[in-house]
Amino acid sequence: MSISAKTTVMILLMGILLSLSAFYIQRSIVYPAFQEIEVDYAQNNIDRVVRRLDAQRKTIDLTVYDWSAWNDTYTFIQSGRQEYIDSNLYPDTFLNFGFDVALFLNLDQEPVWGRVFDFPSDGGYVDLTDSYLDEVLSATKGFAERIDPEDDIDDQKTSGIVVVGGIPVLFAMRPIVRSDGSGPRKGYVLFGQFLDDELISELSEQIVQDFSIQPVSKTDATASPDNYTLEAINRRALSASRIYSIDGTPSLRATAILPRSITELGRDITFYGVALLVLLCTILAVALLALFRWIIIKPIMGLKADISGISNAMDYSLRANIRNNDEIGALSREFNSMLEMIERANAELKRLSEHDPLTGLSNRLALEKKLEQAWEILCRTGDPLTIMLVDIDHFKLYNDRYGHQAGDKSLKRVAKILADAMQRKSDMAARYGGEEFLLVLPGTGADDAMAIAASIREQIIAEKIEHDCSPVEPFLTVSIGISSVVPHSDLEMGDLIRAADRALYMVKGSGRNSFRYEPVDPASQKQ
Ligand SMILES: Nc1nc2c(ncn2[C@@H]2O[C@H](COP(=O)(O)OP(=O)(O)OP(=O)(O)O)[C@@H](O)[C@H]2O)c(=O)[nH]1
Repeated sequence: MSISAKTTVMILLMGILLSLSAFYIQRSIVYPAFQEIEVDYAQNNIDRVVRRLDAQRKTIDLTVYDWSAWNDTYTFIQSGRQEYIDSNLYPDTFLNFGFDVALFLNLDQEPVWGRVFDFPSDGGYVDLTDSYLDEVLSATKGFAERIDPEDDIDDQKTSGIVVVGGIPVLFAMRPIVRSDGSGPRKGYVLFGQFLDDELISELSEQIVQDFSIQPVSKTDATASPDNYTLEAINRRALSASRIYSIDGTPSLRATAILPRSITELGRDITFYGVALLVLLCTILAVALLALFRWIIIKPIMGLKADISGISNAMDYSLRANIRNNDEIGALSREFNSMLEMIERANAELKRLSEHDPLTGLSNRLALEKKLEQAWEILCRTGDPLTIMLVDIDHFKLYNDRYGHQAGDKSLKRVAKILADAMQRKSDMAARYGGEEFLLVLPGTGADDAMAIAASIREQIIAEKIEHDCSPVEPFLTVSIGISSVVPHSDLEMGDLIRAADRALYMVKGSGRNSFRYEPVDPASQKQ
C-alpha cells in the first residue's frame, strides 16, 4: 500500500472518527441540554397559567371579603330585607365583577338570596338560577365547614372549584360579619365564575398563553399537587399540564400546548453542527491530502525519478535535485553524498583496475585497451603508432644480490623515469610483465621514438642504481626494442609487438644496455 493510500485511509478514518465524536457529543450533550431548557420553558409556562388561575381566585375572594364583612350584608342575611336586594343585588353588579354565581347563605347554608347568571359576550344576561341554583348549592355544600371560626377574620375564607352543568366554577366563600370584622357570623357570601371557554380565552390573552382546563381525575386527585405532565405531541408541539390545587385539594388540571421551538432549534443546531463538521472534515481532509501530496509525495516521486534516471544511466556523476529544505531535501543530499562516494569508489576501482599497484603505471588490461583504441584511431588518421619494449638487464641477478624489496624499489625508480618520458597526453607507459615495460606512443614516428629511447637509457644510467653483479655495468641498465607502423586493416597489433620484441631480443643478444628499431615484418601483412 502506497504512503499516499495509507495517508488517505488515515485521514479518512480520522475524519470519520471526528464526525462520529461530534455527532455523539451533539446527541448526548448539546441536544439533551436543549431538551432540558424545553422542560424548564414548559414548566414555567404552565406555572404562569396556574398562577393566573390563582390570581383570579384571589380577585374573587377579595370581592367576597368586601361584601361579607359589611354591616348591610350582616343585617340583610338576618332580615332578608328587599331594600338591600334592590339597591345591591341586581345583575349589572355581577356583570361588572364578571361573577356568574352569587350566593348569600344563612348559617345552615341555605340561600337567603342566590342567583346563577350567564353573561354572553354580546351583552345582557341570562338568568340560569332555576336550572343551576340547586346544583350549585349541592356542589358547594360542606365548604363552609372548612372555614375555621377561630382564625383571624382575614383568614376565615375558603375557595375551590366545583363542576356545575359540566362547567367548572371557581368560587370564594367567606363568613358574613360586621364591617369591623366582629361576629358572630350570620351566614356566608359565595361568589363564583364559570371557567368557560370565554373566560379561559380571556385569561389566555392576558398571559399570552393558550391553555385549557380539565376536571381532575381520580389519579390526579391522589397525585402530588406539583405534578407536571409533559408529553410530546409531535416534533413541533408539546403538551404541558399541571394540577391546580386549592388549599391542598387538587381542583383542576391546566394544560397548555407549547411549541417545541427550543428542541427544534437544538435539533437544527445538532444537525447543522454535525453537517458543518462533516463538511469541514471533508474539506480539511481534501486540503490535507493535497498538501501532503504537494509537500511529501511530489518531492519523493521526484527523488525516485532522479534515482531511477541515475541508476538506469549508471552515471554516478549525475545528482538528484534538492527540491526542499526539509527531511526529503536532507534525504536527497544524503543520496547525493552517497553518489559522490560511489563515484570516488568507482574512480578508485577504475584506477586500481587499470594500474599496476607497485609502479603506479598502467597495467596490462589498460595497456590492451589503449593499444586497441590507438590502433583504431590511427587507422583512420594515418599517423604512426610506435611502441617500445623496455627490459631491465639481469634483474634476476639484481634480486638475488639485493633482495626482492630492493628489486621493487628499483622497479619503481625505473617506472618513474619511463612515466616522465611520456610527453603527450596520448602516450602511455605500462608494466608489461615482471621487469618488462611497454611504452605506447601514438602519432610518434620511429625517429622521435629512437630519441626518446636514448634519453630513457641515459636517464637510467644517470640514476646510478647499483648493480655490482651485472656483467654489463655496475649499475642498472635497460635494453629497449622499438617498432613503429602506420596501422591499417592488413596488419594486426601482434605484428607490431612481435617486431618490438624482436628488436629487444637483438639488443639483448648484442650485449644489452642499448636500444634498437625493428620494422614490422612485411611478411606478416595479410594477403
Ligand atoms: N623485485 C621484483 N622482482 C621481480 C618482479 N617481477 C619480476 N621480477 C623478477 O625479475 C626477474 C626476471 O628474470 P629474467 O626473466 O630471467 O630476466 P633477467 O634476469 O632480467 O635477464 P635478462 O632479461 O635476460 O637480462 C625474475 O627474477 C623475477 O623474479 C617484481 O615485481 N619485483
